[in-house]
Amino acid sequence: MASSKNLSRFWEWGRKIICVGRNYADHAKELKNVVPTEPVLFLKSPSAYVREGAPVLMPYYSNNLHHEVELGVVIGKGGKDIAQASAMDHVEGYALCLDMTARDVQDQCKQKGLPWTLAKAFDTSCPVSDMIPKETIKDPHNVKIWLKVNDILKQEGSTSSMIFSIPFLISYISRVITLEEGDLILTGTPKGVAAVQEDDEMVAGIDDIISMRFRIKKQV
Ligand SMILES: CC(=O)CC(=O)C(=O)O
Ligand SMILES: [Mg+2]
Repeated sequence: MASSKNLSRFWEWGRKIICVGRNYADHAKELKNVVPTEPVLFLKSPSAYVREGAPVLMPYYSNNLHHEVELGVVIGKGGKDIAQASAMDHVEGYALCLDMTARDVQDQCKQKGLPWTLAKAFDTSCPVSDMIPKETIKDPHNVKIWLKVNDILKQEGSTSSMIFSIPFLISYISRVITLEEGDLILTGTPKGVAAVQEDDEMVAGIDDIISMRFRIKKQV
């Protein structure tokens, strides 16, 4: 590790949350989006982080909040123009993440050609687990990520289905945005995204390595 600070609490660093969209063909298709030939990137604010024990808030301006379960990659060593061959040296660990999305707002933004900030970057839009040490996940391209709402399985997909691999994404992103230690990359969601309602309980996991639960509440 490159730092004396404790990256195991990466969410306290206030660093960038860089999200990759449409990285699973099955999810791109379920939303009738074109399967991309280059990564689709967007950002979340560090105030999007929320931890188990606190609620995920439905923004006051949305009536269609969706869950998206994703594998997160925690950057341990920053860099610019990182080569794919050395990209994994920049990874400190992984995290289970949700990319909570105000889908109705995102649809309106798409129609108007506006950015997705209101749909994707609001406070509590990024529930995260503890950091999973890099050594615990031997092959990040072969784990199952899953999510249940009120005990009903909604999403289950293997990271082997990602269109763009983690080394490719780190290299691609670092050509555009300098990566810093404590940054988090969300690698996209598989199919099965759906709406949640007030008081629903979401439980998500990576295989049987880690799980986390969050309750939905309305923003007041
Ligand atoms: C259409 C989306 O919201 C893209 C996204 O976030 C994804 O994970 O895919
Ligand atoms: Mg997403």
